[in-house]
Amino acid sequence: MTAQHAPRDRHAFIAGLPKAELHVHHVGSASPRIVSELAARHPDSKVPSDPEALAEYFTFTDFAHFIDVYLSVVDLIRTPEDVRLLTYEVARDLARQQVRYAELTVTPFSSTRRGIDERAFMDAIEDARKAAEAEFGTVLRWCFDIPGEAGLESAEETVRLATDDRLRPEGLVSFGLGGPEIGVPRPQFKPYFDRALAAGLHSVPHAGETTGPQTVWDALHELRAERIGHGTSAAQDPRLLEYLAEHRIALEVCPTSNIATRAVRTLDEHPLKEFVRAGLLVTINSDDPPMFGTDLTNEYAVAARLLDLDERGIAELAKNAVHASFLDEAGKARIVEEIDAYTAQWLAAGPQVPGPRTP
Ligand SMILES: O=C(O)c1cccc(C(=O)CC[C@H]2O[C@@H](n3cnc4c(=O)[nH]cnc43)[C@H](O)[C@@H]2O)c1
Ligand SMILES: [Zn+2]
Repeated sequence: MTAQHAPRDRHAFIAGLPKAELHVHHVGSASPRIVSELAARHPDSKVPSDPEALAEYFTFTDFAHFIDVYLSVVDLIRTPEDVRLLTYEVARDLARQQVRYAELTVTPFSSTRRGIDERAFMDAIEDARKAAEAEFGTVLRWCFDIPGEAGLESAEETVRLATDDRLRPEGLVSFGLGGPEIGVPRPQFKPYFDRALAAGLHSVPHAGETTGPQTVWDALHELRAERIGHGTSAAQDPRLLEYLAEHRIALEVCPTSNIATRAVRTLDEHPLKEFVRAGLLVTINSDDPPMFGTDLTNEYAVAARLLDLDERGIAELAKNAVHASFLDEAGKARIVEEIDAYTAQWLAAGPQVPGPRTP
């Protein structure tokens, strides 16, 4: 598949394309405006409120540095109203990019341990989810993730919040594992994933982002992963690639994130093309977009360049995310239809139509 239009047209095509986002973090999606507002509200924080200083603050030396900075932003979210505002604004940013459906990774442990009441936390995210769906038409679902480096206490708390019928939010669909991988072996989280899966949640741990393919194998065998967050190092193991392709385990690829955290040296060295060549179900995602100076539209543009895709190829990539999502079949069919109609109209009429919906 070769690109027919100039990159600018391709960008416009992607901007208006209906999309699904499967790997994006709640706090990591806080826009510079929200971060600045919260930083100004809490001057004891080391997070700068000036946008230029903030851009500099969001330049990372390595993955550990990224997590330090990430946690300093987590520290700014102190009340249920902060949680609601953040969630609603994240949904608005997604809707502006024509994201019809997103699974947002939320780390409730980080908020409850900082003193936010658990009931109020759940109400805040659910309230924002419902408002976003009604006002923007963007459907949000939650993935609750264990911040692995915080230890088994965080795993216990996360699975409790995810499976207690009095607390578990209606929008919760999956259970994840995030944070650093080095020194945080995946198998220790098996009992917590077993409980989450028994309660009907899907398994979507991060694996192979900063460690080798064995971490991906562990996620598959011990945590019964149905999709893998990143999975970058799977490219080093041909048997693993075969397994992922055969079992249709989707990878949630986040190219710019991998460069920003220095997990991969350059975009041209990113294994995305090898994944596609190996027949994997590849999805494109933004991870922590403002922190990495990106958004989902840009991630698709990066992927289109790396894979040399035309509009039809880009639309196929967008459909991969819908197929790999935990949306019901009718919901999937609706978005796929929208993608097909948009693409057909674009190809028939050229880049001037249709106009994207902007909230
Ligand atoms: O909240 C705490 O107090 C706490 C204490 C110790 C460790 C942690 C974490 O490790 C939090 C990590 C946090 O990072 C999120 N995240 C965002 N982007 C990524 C990514 O690309 N790869 C892995 N994790 C990521 C994740 O959701 C964790 O919650 C917290
Ligand atoms: Zn992530």
